Amino acid sequence: MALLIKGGTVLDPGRFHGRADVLIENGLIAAVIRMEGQARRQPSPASGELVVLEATGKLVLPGFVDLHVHFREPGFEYKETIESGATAAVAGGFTTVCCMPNTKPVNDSQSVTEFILDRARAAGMANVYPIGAITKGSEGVELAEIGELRAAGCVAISDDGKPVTNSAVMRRAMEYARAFDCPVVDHCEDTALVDGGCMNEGVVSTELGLPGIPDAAEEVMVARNIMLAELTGARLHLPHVSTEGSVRLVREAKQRGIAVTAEACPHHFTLTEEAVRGYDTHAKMNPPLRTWNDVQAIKGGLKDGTIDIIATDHAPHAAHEKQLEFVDAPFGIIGLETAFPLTMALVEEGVLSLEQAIAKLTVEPARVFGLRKGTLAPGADADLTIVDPNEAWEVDSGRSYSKSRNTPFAGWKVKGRVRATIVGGRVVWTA
Ligand SMILES: NC(=O)N[C@@H](CC(=O)O)C(=O)O
Ligand SMILES: [Zn+2]
Ligand SMILES: [Zn+2]
Repeated sequence: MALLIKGGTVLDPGRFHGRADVLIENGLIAAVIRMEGQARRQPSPASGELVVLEATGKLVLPGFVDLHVHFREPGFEYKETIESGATAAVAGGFTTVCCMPNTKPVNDSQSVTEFILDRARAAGMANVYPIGAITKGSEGVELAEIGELRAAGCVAISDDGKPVTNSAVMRRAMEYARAFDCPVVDHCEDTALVDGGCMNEGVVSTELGLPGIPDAAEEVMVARNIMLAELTGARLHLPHVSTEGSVRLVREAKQRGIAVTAEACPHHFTLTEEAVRGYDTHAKMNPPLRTWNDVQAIKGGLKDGTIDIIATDHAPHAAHEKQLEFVDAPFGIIGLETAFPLTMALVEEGVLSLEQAIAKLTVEPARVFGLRKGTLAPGADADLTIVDPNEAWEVDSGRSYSKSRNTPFAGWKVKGRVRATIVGGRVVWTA
């Protein structure tokens, strides 16, 4: 069977932007047929029927790639399963997601990696690529079998949720990872400096009487990891960058030619610590929401390329967990279904061009982890997202495809709606 996506505006960052039809055959991109004023030849598929998907007035994009999600299976299926997470992903336009290993058991073995891949295949929604643990049980002591994890299908290593506190352990992890050309993702947090903090440390935390987390808790570890990347030559990826100082450190490291990449999450460029007033636990995540100044610095980092990509850090938690006191509630919010419109707000504001914004959701994350995704080049997997960039809608957390509802954006009026998501040539989601 062949699929023709007809009449849309195709934006394949760095390759093509204009009116075109996209022909898909056998799960692959067969051709992007440009409309250059004249009548187009009607594509005739090699064999079988041709299904036409009308996309006039829509943007046809490579499927979004999220390098940072938490699906809670195995172990915490009441928060999210691989199936519910992969469904929320395609509803948000993500055709590929990389899931962090902080499950129970931790993904520090070939068997957990294979389990995740099996579950993802059975769900048949987004492509789900596991991230393996850096240390056994993510306990920060003994290295996991990095080569085995890589061979089983892990696309990176991380102990996300926890930092690798011991610098010598991190150095050895980076040395191993380099041998396998495997990206290393470290959750940058000096736990001694965090010391029970639950929001950004500053005027607001003082006013609310909540223990704070200083910027330095993140920046000390960002700096250490950059130094270790320089020492070892490993590929370092910094997740959920939240402070002005972190952006500055990454910018300097890149200028010096160190192999570092960075990501920002929509909540960190959309909200400030002010969202914590009212003690709403949906504004509690790690790293915490920071100040207006930090938000400006993250936007500046996205604009000048210091921050390579946008990732959600989709971190589902059940309602009964988020209903605890602010200090006791778990860190984390869901993000897959709101990332696209929140990114489009940066375009509306003039921070990013449309092409830059889409690149940070597609070709750039694919490059960071070396995935053969994020492009509409002929022969690529037919993973696409069709959006209406101008459609306004209201976020209704009750209608989320995630099992959890922990979003600070419920009730927000946003612009930019995912209309269809195609994975491997199959239309897996339409609105
Ligand atoms: N971001 C969060 O606030 N929470 C994440 C862990 C993490 O990303 O560090 C989680 O697993 O819940
Ligand atoms: Zn983290
Ligand atoms: Zn995370």
